[in-house]
Amino acid sequence: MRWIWTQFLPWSTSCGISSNAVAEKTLNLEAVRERIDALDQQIQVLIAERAGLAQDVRRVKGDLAGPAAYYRPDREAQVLRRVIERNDGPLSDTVMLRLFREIMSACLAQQEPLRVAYLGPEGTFTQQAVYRQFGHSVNAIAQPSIEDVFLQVQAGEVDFGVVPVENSSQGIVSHTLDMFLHSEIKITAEVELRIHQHLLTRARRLGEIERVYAHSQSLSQCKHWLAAHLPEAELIALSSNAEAARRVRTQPDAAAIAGRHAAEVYGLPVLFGNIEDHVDNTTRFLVLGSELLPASGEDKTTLLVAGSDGPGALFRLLEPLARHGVNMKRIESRPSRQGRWDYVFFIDVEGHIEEAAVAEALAELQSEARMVKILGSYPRAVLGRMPEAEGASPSPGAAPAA
Ligand SMILES: O=C(O)C(=O)C[C@]1(C(=O)O)C=C[C@@H](O)C=C1
Repeated sequence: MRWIWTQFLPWSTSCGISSNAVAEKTLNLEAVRERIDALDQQIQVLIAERAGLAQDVRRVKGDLAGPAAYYRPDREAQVLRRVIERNDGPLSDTVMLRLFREIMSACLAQQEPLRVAYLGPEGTFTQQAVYRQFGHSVNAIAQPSIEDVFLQVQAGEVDFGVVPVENSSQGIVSHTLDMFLHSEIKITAEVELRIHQHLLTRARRLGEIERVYAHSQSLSQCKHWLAAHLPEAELIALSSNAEAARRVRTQPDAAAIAGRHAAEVYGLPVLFGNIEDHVDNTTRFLVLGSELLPASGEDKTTLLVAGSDGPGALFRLLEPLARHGVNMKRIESRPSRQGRWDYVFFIDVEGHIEEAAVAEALAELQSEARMVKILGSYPRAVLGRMPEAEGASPSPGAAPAA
């Protein structure tokens, strides 16, 4: 705390603080900075040593099939969980995780830089989810649709894909679930992102805004805020928030609703921050790959199940889960597209298929069901569970943010 004084030197001098005291404060500042320099040097040496070890890992793994074989979300989840366990402040868990996330990302990139397809265009929340999961040392490639992300992964054009799967206030993204019906794609990780919507505009005050562009989901996530603050503005739905931000660059009487990342990508000021109606508005994304991965210790399994027809059919499917103490987290039914009124179920359970209880319940489920597909056994989101995952943002409806 003492060194802060030196920032007010003119004041302290005019208040009669002796020149010795001032010298001591200056000395202290220098001493602290020397200590920081010494630590920075050590940190740099340690990071370089860590990067060297990651190269050793690469040598041990040998010439595997492709870059995807070098990315291990199970191991990364373990590393990040330990970071949280060890953290005693003063930096928050979120900040600490971000730093380690980027160190691992850089270590992995020197093994093989990953190519990750995501639902674009540039500036979407999905792109933000890519960086949340992989850090910034990846090659993130925007795709025009969810289907294109699946196709790129399936064709081996990219190593992984990232698509949204559900939002806490809007429900599931059915298009993503339906894509699993006819593909061999596996889920290799999940990412949770707290969605903060911002009003981006070149206008200096609300009264100058005549139109608001956004994806229809974002318009509805901010419905009450818009009704209260921009009741006269025309609301125009576009294919994405990023497209909305792109348009607003040249329209000073218009605003876009989008994330902070879009504001940075399109160079737009944030007039109001956090304008979403629900404070815990969260979207879950899936990382798509081509393989099932080993357990990380805190995992989730997603199954695609088709049952038989008749009374008690769904009960018979779920009963083995209950009997083996496997916790079901979610069940979603979707048309099977193989007959009228025929349905399949997407089921999320806690645990990994390597765990005995899950494996036994699955074996029984397989004998009961018409079809069981294991879509993935993957680590539960680590970063997304942090409450202030987006960093310091102004509170809903607060004064202009930028
Ligand atoms: O442990 C591994 O398998 C590594 O490749 C090392 C490492 C890391 O930097 O810790 C890097 C990339 C993987 O995704 C997981 C971990």
